[in-house]
Amino acid sequence: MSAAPIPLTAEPCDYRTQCEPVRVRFEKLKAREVALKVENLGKVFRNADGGETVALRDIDLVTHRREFLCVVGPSGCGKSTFVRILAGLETKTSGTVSVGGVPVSGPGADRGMVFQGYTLFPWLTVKRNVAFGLEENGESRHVAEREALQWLALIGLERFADAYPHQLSGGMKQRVAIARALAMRPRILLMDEPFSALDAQSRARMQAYLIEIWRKIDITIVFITHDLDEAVTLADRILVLKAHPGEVEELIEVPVPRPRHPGQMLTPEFRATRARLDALIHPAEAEADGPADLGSLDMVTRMASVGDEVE
Ligand SMILES: Nc1ncnc2c1ncn2[C@@H]1O[C@H](COP(=O)(O)OP(=O)(O)OP(=O)(O)O)[C@@H](O)[C@H]1O
Repeated sequence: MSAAPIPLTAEPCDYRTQCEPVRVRFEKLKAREVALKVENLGKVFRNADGGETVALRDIDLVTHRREFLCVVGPSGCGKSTFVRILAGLETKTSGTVSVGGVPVSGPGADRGMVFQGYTLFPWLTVKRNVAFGLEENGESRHVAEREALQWLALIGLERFADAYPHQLSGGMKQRVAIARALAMRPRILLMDEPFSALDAQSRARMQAYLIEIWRKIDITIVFITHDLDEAVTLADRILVLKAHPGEVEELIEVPVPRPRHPGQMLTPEFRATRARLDALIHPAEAEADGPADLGSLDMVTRMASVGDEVE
């Protein structure tokens, strides 16, 4: 893919300024049907000492079909609790969550989940791992394996269909985990820091793979990450949470055009968005170092480690 020229400008840029193609993309995105609706969501944990932790308070959010939403925030702001409630793995204390208009009351096939840790069955081949859920859902072994092979082709791992998880790299295991989740044809893919155990190079490759997959299929993605560059690279919008209690700080529309490529990390709109995230999440550091300096330091590290195949 040919990368657009990198405008090296020192001009200040407001992260809320959108060029025409980006503005039009958001207009279309918001006109699409609602995939996920969260209203007044709250979660209070009762602690062993009798006290309470308000993990989430009054979270309101609407995401649209085929939107890529990233969720960021300081440690303890409730990111994992939020995604676990969306998955139906955690109960909520108040509010409502609905997917495609249907209230969420537990785990369901309309939501797929990919976690940070490698969750493949080690005793099953790659193909059997992907086919597993389909067979559990009543498909014959033949049909399940045929579908599994199609998903493996989508993620470029059909050659490894008969390999076992221990024969794969960390990035490949996560690609299989994504294929396994997608095989169940969810409306929403929930991803809780799926790439954080990977080295920088594998992580950049995985980001590119994920964008490629997302472009090919009709899926809404909610992606939790600690990595602010990752959020700007992937997201249409970024939900920024603040901690104690976990509340919405800001919902940012990423002004970086698509298709995305690593060269965009040097563009004013990328840097302005990154600087805004730094200011919201690490206010003390951003003030001391200056947002632009922080951004460029990170960029140099990233640009040195991404491969040619990255979008
Ligand atoms: N099972 C639990 N019992 C009591 N408190 C909990 C429980 N799970 C989470 N918490 C608390 O709820 C708050 C939010 O936790 P959560 O793990 O969702 O945050 P997070 O943003 O994902 O954190 P991190 O970025 O460190 O992974 C924290 O204060 C945490 O200590």
